[in-house]
Amino acid sequence: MTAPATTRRATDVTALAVETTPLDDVRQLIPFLDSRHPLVWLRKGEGIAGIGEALRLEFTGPDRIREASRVWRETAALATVEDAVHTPGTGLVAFGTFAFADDSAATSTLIVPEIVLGRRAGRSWITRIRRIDDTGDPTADQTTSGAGAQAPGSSAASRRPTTNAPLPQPTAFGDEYRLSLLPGALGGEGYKAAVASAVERIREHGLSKVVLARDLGGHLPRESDVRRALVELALGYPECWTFAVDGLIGSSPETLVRVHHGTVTARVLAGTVSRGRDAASDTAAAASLTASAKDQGEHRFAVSSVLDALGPHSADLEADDEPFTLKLPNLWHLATDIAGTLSDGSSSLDLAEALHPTAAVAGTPRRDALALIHELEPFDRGRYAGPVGWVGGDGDGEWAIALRCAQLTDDGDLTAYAGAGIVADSDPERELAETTMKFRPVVEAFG
Ligand SMILES: C=C(O[C@@H]1C=C(C(=O)O)C=C[C@H]1O)C(=O)O
Repeated sequence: MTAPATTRRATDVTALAVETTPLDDVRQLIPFLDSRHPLVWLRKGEGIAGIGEALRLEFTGPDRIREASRVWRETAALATVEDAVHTPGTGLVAFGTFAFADDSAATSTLIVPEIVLGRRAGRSWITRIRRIDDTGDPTADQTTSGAGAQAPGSSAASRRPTTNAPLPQPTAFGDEYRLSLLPGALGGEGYKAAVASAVERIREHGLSKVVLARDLGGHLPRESDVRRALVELALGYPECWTFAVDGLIGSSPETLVRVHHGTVTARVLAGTVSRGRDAASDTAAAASLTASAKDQGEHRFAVSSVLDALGPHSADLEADDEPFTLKLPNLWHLATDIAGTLSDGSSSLDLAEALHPTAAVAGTPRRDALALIHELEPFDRGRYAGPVGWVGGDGDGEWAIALRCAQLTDDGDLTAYAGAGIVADSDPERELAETTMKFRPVVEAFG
């Protein structure tokens, strides 16, 4: 595949009118979502839910994140925002998902919903967002998506959205369903062979680490309510970022980057072991992970790649010397939290661009690892392992690495991906078992 050279985007910037007002406590966001095209970002019961589409921007190619950042800055500069709540996720926001590879056939997209419902630190809110036409009138009945051209320059006074519109209502879930996910383009045996080839390549050619993934596929009947899977993910993995953006659905434990009021944070994961069957074997599993030179090595590559990428944007970046063990329902991970102050006014999208792809999902050195992924994985990763999250009008935002996820198409085809970091002493059978455990959230949510 050759990389598409250009990025598709709106030719003109769309003017948006945005208004956030407080709401009585909205305890459950998922029931408000579209059953087939949900837009959501949640952790520990807090987050944002999107309804409708006021604006969709699409990008492809090597500059997809950079272009998204640029167009988003222009869009935000032109928007008229009234925000009575002022907390992360209020005012203008776009949900986003980006393809992993420069030459992916998958589009990367920023979606501004018509309505955002949010909940954070005991406060709830609603944001209404409308496109403004070139006469300056908020187009109250305009619900179209697509990056259509809108002329800038309308007057701020005439851009006010309508505040007394009815509140969105939750809807009952559709029937329960069970979906089997079966091996896709790279089955278990194929995966082990790919891991063995990677190990050989690492030993012979000085490559340090490569992350290899495999895929599972299934079909979700048209009437299936995707919100059921989201509830399973959100309840089963409350410490993870549960997301649904443009059909990409999952629960990721890995924060690529968060920007909030001039601070930048990230959580690096690499190095994994399954949870034990009982308390004693579980404690032993965590201890073996901490003691594993292989996992610690893998982890160091991932931490260095994040420090190197964020270093130019933060003078006081700090990471703990030793990783801690992060407990998930299915796995233990080695984890390192990184924090610093932003020194150059970068947006969360700028930092996602600087970071992607980290060594946690590509490898080290990056270029060689990406070439080997291209050679050994017989599929396009799509948005798996790319940035997924949201960006606000001020550039702040939260982005996870899209892991433990599946992509749902409009036809109902569902493809899930999971990978593992391969180093010189990786064992194919164990890496296969690790990917099976990483599929668990998605397999159980849909199964
Ligand atoms: C690649 C995945 O996970 C990544 C790889 C890990 C590892 O190799 O130990 C751990 C967490 C993630 O950074 C995945 O879940 O698909």
